[in-house]
Amino acid sequence: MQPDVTPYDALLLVSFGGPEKPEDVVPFLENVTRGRGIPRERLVEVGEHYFGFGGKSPINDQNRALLAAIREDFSSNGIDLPVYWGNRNWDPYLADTLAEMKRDGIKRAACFVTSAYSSYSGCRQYRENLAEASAAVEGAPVLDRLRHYFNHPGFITAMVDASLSAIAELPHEARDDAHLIFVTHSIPTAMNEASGPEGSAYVDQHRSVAEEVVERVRLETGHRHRHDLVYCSRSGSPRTPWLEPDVNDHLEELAAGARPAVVLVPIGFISDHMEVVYDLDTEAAATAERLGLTFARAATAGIDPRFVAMVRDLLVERAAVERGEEVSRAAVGNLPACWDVCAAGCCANAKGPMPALGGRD
Ligand SMILES: CC1=C(CCC(=O)O)c2cc3nc(cc4[nH]c(cc5[nH]c(cc1n2)c(C)c5CCC(=O)O)c(CCC(=O)O)c4C)C(CCC(=O)O)=C3C
Ligand SMILES: [Fe+2]
Repeated sequence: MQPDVTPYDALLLVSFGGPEKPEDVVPFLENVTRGRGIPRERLVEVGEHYFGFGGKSPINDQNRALLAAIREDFSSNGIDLPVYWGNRNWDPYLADTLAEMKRDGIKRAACFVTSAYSSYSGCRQYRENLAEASAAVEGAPVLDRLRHYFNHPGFITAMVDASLSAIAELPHEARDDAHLIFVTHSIPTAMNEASGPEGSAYVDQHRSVAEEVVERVRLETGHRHRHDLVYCSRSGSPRTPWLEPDVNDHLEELAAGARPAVVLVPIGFISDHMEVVYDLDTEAAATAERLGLTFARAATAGIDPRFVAMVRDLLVERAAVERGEEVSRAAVGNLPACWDVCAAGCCANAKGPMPALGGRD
């Protein structure tokens, strides 16, 4: 039986965007940091990360691969729905994509955002971007943001298998005592305190994922690995507190103590973004090397077929909700499945309210 996706006539992949060539780097960084109070030195430093990779972020090719995989998955599962792509910070920009969707006669689209967790950056800011782009395109399709999916089995099982594969890359004798170091993007502590409807959703959701992955790895290997949640890519003013510890500081601490082998599990990123290829594979890998720690990095979800099928599941689930049907929402771990529509004040903007789609305010 073909899944019913009524009332949707399209899926929109909503992402961050990244530069494609060296000339794009500075304008891209200006887009990202407009009004965000990032010190100049930090921008120069991050610019160097991009230049070090030829001025090209991996993120756009990752999204092109995800688009192709979603189209393939839809067509092999009898879903005949066009899939579009629009970004917050780089071409294809959301407003251009909405204009294209309108020309194609699209009336109502479900939006899959490439951020699994609740925070201003990963939730409300995208909802503001969608509102702004819709306002700029008269007759733009109606847009529904699909729920956050950090605890969807399609994401968790991909991260469990990635962790098992990374553990298996370690020398045999180092595996059992290896630490699983779950890594995500640092955010200001104040942003975490405003995350989700009641605050701290960002940290709570990551802890839940880490715990669930550790437990599922134990069921496979028989070892409950020691683990920690750490952060990368801190930015902002040094005087503003951000979530800690930094991954490099954490490696220093482990090197001064038990010196376990370490497996970095980048649960905060759904594909190999710049933060993964630079902050983890370049910088943290160099730290581990300098400290003499045995090191492996688990893959991101990317286009793992279970992760791609999750996108379809979220679409089919939300379509049923919009038709007024009862649904069962897949979720694993200690937190329930996320809400479809954000509560008023969810992931508040520190600068004050702005129009945002998909919420009650
Ligand atoms: C929570 C979170 C996610 C995950 C959720 C999601 O996926 O959305 C994320 C994703 C990403 N962040 C990215 C890049 C950047 N983020 C920056 C700055 C910032 N990120 C923040 C948070 C997050 N960021 C914050 C609080 C800032 C400070 C400024 C502000 O308050 O907004 C800066 C400016 C320089 C710097 O400050 O480091 C850059 C260049 C890229 C593209 C990577 C690529 O090219 O592959 C991606 C996917
Ligand atoms: Fe970021």
